[in-house]
Amino acid sequence: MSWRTNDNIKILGSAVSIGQPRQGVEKTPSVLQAEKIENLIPIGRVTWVETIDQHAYTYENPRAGPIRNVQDIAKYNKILYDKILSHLSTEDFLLTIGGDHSIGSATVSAMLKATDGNLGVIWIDAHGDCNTPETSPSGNYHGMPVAHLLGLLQCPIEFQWDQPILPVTSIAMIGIRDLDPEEKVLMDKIGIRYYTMEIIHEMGIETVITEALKYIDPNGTKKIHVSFDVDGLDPELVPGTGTIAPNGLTLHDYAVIAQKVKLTGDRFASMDLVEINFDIEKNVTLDSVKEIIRITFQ
Ligand SMILES: NC(=[NH2+])NCCC[C@H](N)C(=O)O
Repeated sequence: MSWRTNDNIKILGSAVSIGQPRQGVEKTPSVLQAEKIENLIPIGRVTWVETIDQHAYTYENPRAGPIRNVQDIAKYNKILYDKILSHLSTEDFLLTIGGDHSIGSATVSAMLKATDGNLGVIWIDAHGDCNTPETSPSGNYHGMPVAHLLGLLQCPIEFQWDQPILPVTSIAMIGIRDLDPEEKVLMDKIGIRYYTMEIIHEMGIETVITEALKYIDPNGTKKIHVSFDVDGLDPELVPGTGTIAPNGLTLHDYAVIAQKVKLTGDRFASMDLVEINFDIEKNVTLDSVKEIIRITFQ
């Protein structure tokens, strides 16, 4: 299916790395802008809206509180949330290029706000990102945005604005294969829908994405947001990422996912592309990222 032609695609750079320990991921928006990735999208109406920089690289080491860097992440995410709401209009498709996955709570909550809660989320990832400070061995917020979206996190007041809560039945996760033990207990307890690589091999990716879309959007009326952490793909395709987990999705798997998501037409509203770190590896990773862009928008 070809990309709908009457839309504006807005690309927002989210140059942030303080949700995790590896620097480099904050440089990705400027690298991809220099690579002119918009030329891979075969229609004219693509704009890089702006890139939002983090205040400074301030990774809190050792861990001083339940969530590392929580004050700075809270400030950053509030800015991102507000910017998304100010830039977005109904005919726009929003592509947010990270940055680490800490931005996922800001992008999804902004989209929830913009759609009055009428949003379903496909979260492609090797990880559950569903830790709370109590279950997280690392204290890194990039492992927590889903728990935050679901309302499971006790956050300081600065990290509580009027973010809408995402109902647990509005999200399905694909590619999962690296859960922390307590995180898994929590995910199973709340009944969040996740498809592990093992299940994907059993059911086939086409059945998985068809079922996932039906689950998050039973009546086919919601806007769809895809939050794509590139570590969901196999590390042979994306060696340039900070938290590697072997045996991941192929680009063909992603093509099947994208094809089904694109069948929702203009209900496919937004996407995050996160955790790309060219300081770790550039050539292979850049090729895969370009392929992700082609698959998504052609
Ligand atoms: N978005 C990511 N890459 N998340 C990785 C999370 C890794 C680990 N589960 C943690 O909480 O620290």
